[in-house]
Amino acid sequence: MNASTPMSEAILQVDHLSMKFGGLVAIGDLSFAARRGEITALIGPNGAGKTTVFNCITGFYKPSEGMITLNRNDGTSYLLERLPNHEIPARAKVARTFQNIRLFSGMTLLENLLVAQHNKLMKASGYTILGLFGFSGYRKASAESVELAKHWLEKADLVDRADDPAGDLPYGAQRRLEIARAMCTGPELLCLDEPAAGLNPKESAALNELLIDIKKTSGTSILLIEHDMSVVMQISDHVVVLEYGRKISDGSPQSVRTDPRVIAAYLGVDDEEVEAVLTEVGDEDVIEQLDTGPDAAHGPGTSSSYLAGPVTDTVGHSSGERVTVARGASKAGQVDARSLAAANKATSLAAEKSAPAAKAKPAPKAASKATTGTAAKSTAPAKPAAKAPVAKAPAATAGGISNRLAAPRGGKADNLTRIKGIGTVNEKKLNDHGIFHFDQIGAWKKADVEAAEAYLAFDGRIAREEWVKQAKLLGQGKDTEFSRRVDAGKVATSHTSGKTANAASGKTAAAKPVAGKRGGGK
Ligand SMILES: Nc1ncnc2c1ncn2[C@@H]1O[C@H](COP(=O)(O)OP(=O)(O)OP(=O)(O)O)[C@@H](O)[C@H]1O
Repeated sequence: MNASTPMSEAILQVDHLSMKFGGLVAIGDLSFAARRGEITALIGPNGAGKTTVFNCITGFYKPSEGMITLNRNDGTSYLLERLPNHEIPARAKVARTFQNIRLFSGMTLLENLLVAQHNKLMKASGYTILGLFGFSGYRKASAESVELAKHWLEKADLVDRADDPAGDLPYGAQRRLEIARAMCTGPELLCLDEPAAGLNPKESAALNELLIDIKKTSGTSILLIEHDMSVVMQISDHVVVLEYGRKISDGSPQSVRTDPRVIAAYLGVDDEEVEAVLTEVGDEDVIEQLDTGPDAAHGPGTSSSYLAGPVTDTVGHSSGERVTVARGASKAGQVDARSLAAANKATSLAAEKSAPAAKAKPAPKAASKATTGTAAKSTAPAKPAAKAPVAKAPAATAGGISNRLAAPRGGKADNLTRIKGIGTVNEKKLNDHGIFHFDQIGAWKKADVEAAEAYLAFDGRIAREEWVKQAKLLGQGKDTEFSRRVDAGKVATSHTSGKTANAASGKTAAAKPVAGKRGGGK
């Protein structure tokens, strides 16, 4: 049990949860708490394990290991992993919605909300026909159900459409109806799986309003999976971040959004996404930090994620089995590794100087302050001290790329952001080091890839994202699915975004086929 959150405060306590599918560890030793009366967001890149956590909480999956405790408002507690899944809503008072909308589209809105109260009505009927028609208890329960349905239709701003078929509603309204339906079951914990997916900004704002209203007026706590950062940042009290099924950060929205592990892992899925999200949250400091590498003061020790243990390239289980993910796949792990390298370097520099060295810090706080219990501290880094040693080191090795050019051929560089994985920041870095054309990247050998990765501080990423393969195709004048999106102006942070003309895309129609053999990409 997580000692930092007293039982009474936590409506949900997840302890050492693991879920394996064959050899795949979807969740590895995950612990976190959702506090009563709060909105807790569970975020992370695709495949991080968020929905699997929901499926364990709501009984769809029985976890391989771990404990999930639901502490009801009346003081009773349930171990959800032990309850049959149909008892979880009724006894533990947990309701959920799904990524895909699951309404009865032919039924009216009101009917959808009444169906949700079916159990209560059947109980009031005494499970007999006679009961349905004769018992005053049933009539009372039935009237109450209609009242409750109306109440939630009003809250969801849908009461005017109570008699319309649910399938006729616009998408955003259907999402709110699902939430209203879940609320009609009287949950104490409401689990929402990507409620903002596919919503336009107006619908998203209406959703935010509904969720804040639920939090303030109903006594229901909310656990939310969400990719829409504007929703997460605006309404969450607490954010838990997963990467490869491991917790990498846990704290306030503010602390999590400035945690380099999160930036690297979640926001940093692709450069273009990093920039888009950081621009969205308007944090120029963080953008700058991303360009120069992580800040040692933001290391894992200053985040409560450290409580979960470091993210490694393997996930261990009590059976002794360890499942390996691709080396360097954990971007949060890369941040840790770089922080550690920076710490070591700082330590050895300090030792070399051997002077009293008032300025040489022995090691970043990360190494010693492991259990702060809150990531909020990481929002006030000692920037100047932290940045210097961290990111600059790899830059020197960019010279190892064999086919650099002094200038783009014909004075015009290709649009390298048409390669998935290269955003404008990295395109500039590549240009700065003499890489301007697809065929240059397409001809990279293993050593070139390694040199480029060292320079860009991308451990294994170039191979994983198959830059060489993509570059070869693009160099031959062919398209990739991603380059088509760039050309259509659909990739927010490509410098062609918003333009639709191929002319703006830097396509090299006349590019010669690449002569070299396959490069370093695996
Ligand atoms: N029933 C299953 N059988 C096998 N593998 C599964 C199953 N459910 C999930 N997984 C795997 O577990 C990992 C975590 O998946 P999960 O759906 O929980 O991630 P997620 O964070 O919710 O992703 P997304 O944001 O894309 O919905 C993935 O690698 C997924 O392929």
